[in-house]
Amino acid sequence: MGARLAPGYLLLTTLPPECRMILDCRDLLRIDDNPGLWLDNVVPVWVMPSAPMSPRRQRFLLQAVAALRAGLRARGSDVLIRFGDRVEVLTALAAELGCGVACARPSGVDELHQDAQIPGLVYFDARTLYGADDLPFSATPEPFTRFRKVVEKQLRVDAPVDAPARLPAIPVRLAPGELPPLPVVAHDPRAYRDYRGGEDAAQAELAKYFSGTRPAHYKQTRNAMHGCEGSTKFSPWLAQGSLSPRRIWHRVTQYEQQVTKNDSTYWIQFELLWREFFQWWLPEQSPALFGRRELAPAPRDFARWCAGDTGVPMIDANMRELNATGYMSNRGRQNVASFLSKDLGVDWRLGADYFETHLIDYDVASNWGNWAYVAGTGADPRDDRWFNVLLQGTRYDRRGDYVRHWVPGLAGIDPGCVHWPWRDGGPRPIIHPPRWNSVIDA
Ligand SMILES: Cc1cc2nc3c(=O)[nH]c(=O)nc-3n(C[C@H](O)[C@H](O)[C@H](O)COP(=O)(O)OP(=O)(O)OC[C@H]3O[C@@H](n4cnc5c(N)ncnc54)[C@H](O)[C@@H]3O)c2cc1C
Repeated sequence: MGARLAPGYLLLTTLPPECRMILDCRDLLRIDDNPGLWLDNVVPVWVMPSAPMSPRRQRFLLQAVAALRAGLRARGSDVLIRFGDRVEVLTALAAELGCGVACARPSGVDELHQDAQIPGLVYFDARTLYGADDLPFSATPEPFTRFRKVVEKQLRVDAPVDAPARLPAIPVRLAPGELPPLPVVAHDPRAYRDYRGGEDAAQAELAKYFSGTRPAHYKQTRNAMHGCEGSTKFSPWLAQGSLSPRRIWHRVTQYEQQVTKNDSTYWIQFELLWREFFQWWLPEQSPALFGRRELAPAPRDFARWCAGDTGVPMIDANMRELNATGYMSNRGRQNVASFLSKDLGVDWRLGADYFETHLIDYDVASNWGNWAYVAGTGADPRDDRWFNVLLQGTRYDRRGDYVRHWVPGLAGIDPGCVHWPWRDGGPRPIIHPPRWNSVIDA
């Protein structure tokens, strides 16, 4: 405000413009650690995505937008809800308000292409631990271990930025827009827990996790499939951007300073680095990764894999959990992905696509990067990675509690055969690789 005014006069040019920046809230549904909200006179906007998603995933997402709206309204702002083609919506709004568009840097190729069509769009980094300008390389080092060693040695994770206490009001002539009704989703009694989308739920989750002893045992428990206490279960909120990876990182460090520091607390940050790796790696690799081939029509085996009807308990239990809850453990994901691509020989992209529709923690980089990795076309230094799903069952579900929970037909099967029930009169699986025999006969 440079001009000196006589009392009672208002010089219009000294008033701030009604909007300096539109903040596109795609995949950034939070107020905490959101640098976009610190921009001058920001107008937050959320455009409903058009990608196919299960009602459960959509419900989880809409809950987060509703929570964001409540949080912004409590601070004097709002989020405009819009429908239609994202590029057209944002371009038209920017032209109407005469301002630019900012959003958190995405890691998906489609998103980057889309953004390139929005005039003047600028990025900031809020979905990753590091900022693009801080990375000490121009191409992401491969494999993951090389990446990890470089960033652990050369970079620090910035402290998260606090939530602003007040925000400027949205120009009154802009209609806020209403959210669609939440899809009704039946609660499956087998689900280990319910997930509610949004920042308030995410913060409650964070506080609960670090108030107990789970972080100190993470490394020993993280591979559990049965129950929901093994790993952090932060991924659903991380994926929708209602929880900041930098916030988690610093919460781990605080736990290390105040409670205990051990290989488990290190391993939580180690896993966040896996996420980080894929966020930077995927956009560089995508054209080659997705290939030029058209997807072949899905074979019948694929439908049985989706339904959890392969006759292999380790696969069926995990797929049924995914279908009933929108979540599956990392151990489960590795096994079902290996089984589909390596045992059934189905194009891995069909599986990745199925996950995209159903996972409530769907994240473009983590999903497509991990699928490519397990299928053997990604950033894996080994070219012979194959999961013996029977062996994995005996290792990570020794007593069969997990498979019995999701596959009721196993109740009467001899406990020694719970991972290969066909040896105890159960139906034969859709495939039987010879290498399984060494596990069954061991
Ligand atoms: C085929 C396949 C598909 C996957 N698809 C997704 C996906 O769409 N979205 C997603 O968030 N994760 C995905 N993952 C990674 C991993 O399975 C999940 O992040 C993890 O199971 C989430 O549970 P959690 O939060 O309890 O993880 P924790 O074990 O508690 O880990 C803490 C955090 O570290 C990150 N992380 C852990 N493992 C990985 C990994 N392998 N790759 C990337 N980040 C990781 C996640 O952000 C996670 O929330 C996939 C893995 C595979 C094998």
